[in-house]
Amino acid sequence: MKFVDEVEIKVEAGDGGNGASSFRREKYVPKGGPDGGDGGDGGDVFLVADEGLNTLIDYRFERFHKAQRGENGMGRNCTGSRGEDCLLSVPVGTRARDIDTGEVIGDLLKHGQKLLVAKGGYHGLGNTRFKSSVNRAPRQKTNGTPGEVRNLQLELLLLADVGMLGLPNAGKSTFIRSVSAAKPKVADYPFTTLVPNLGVVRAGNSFVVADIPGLIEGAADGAGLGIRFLRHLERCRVLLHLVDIMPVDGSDPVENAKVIVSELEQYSEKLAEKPRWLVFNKIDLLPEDEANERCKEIAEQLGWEGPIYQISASQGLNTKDLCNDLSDALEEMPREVVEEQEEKVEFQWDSYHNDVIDDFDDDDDFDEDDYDVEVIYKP
Ligand SMILES: Nc1nc2c(ncn2[C@@H]2O[C@H](COP(=O)(O)OP(=O)(O)OP(=O)(O)O)[C@@H](O)[C@H]2O)c(=O)[nH]1
Ligand SMILES: [Mg+2]
Repeated sequence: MKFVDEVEIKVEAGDGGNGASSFRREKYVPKGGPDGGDGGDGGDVFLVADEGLNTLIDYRFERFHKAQRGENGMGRNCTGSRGEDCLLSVPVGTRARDIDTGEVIGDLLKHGQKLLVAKGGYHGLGNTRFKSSVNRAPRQKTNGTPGEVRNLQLELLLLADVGMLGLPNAGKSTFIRSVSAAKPKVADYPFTTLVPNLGVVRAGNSFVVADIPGLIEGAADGAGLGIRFLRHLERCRVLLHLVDIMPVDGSDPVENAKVIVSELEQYSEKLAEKPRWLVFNKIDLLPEDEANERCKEIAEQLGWEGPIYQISASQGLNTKDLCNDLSDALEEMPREVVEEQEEKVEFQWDSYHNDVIDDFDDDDDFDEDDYDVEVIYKP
């Protein structure tokens, strides 16, 4: 199973500038010769890999990109200047394909790598070039050639930047619904989410959030849906630990939070040491002062010293601020570069996919419509 971000864009390189047809006009020089300069070449369109980018979402909003045209040549043998190139930043890992021919133009695998996707037109020649012993006053010149136009498909294998952690019903899916176009199912019973969902969040620098099924006490030993979903969070750079401040079952949020941390630690030390932010959810259920007080108390009892957020996922309270802070924080956090792990992660999605199919073969909940419209789900 692969989660792929796909966009289609149109790129247009600049046309070449035309050559000029012109003659020297000077006092006392009755028949000045030709002096029309050449045009400039059109600008090229390049894709440039940028490790600071996580998704292709911005290209959904701007689909047409054009490089500058070359300037026309001018009299006095002045050559037109070259058109400026158009540089399109894309995340590392992006693959570019020509939609019309199906050809893969290339993969951008390293930060700073540049890939030419549309070549600018060539410059036209000025009439100076056509001067010969036979024709001393040529009028002909040529026009620049058109820049290349291409319809491109950009494709990126999405890796989650932010992972959601929490008990069932904490509001993880509600959160991802409210901050992205992903539409996982939300319901007031545990284990609503059976398969991980990814959502692309557009806040500052866009990023990817993974919503996974809830964990319960004993998950490490197989209780509930187990902890195998945690493997999807291994490449995340931040974990959001969502804590319901008013659980309907009357359970204690402090104990609930401890359960998650303990399951996390049992799964892997590495995951437990990742930056984790404590996010109190459902603050809309209490008057503001009481909600503040309650969150403070829970954090104190947990001895929590890391970042704290108080949100209402369903009402969209403070979720924007949280996303902006995540976007800023991610910019400062380098992605783990473990090249040979690429394969392994793909395999992990695959193996999970098989597990899910085995487990929930005839399950109505397994609905394609539950997937994010933006994230294309490919077998
Ligand atoms: N009042 C209130 N209810 C919320 C809020 N966020 C989620 N809920 C409700 O809590 C219930 C569970 O929400 P989900 O988003 O399905 O929870 P989940 O963490 O994804 O649960 P699982 O998929 O079962 O692990 C639903 O009835 C939501 O409507 C909130 O901010 N305020
Ligand atoms: Mg859910």
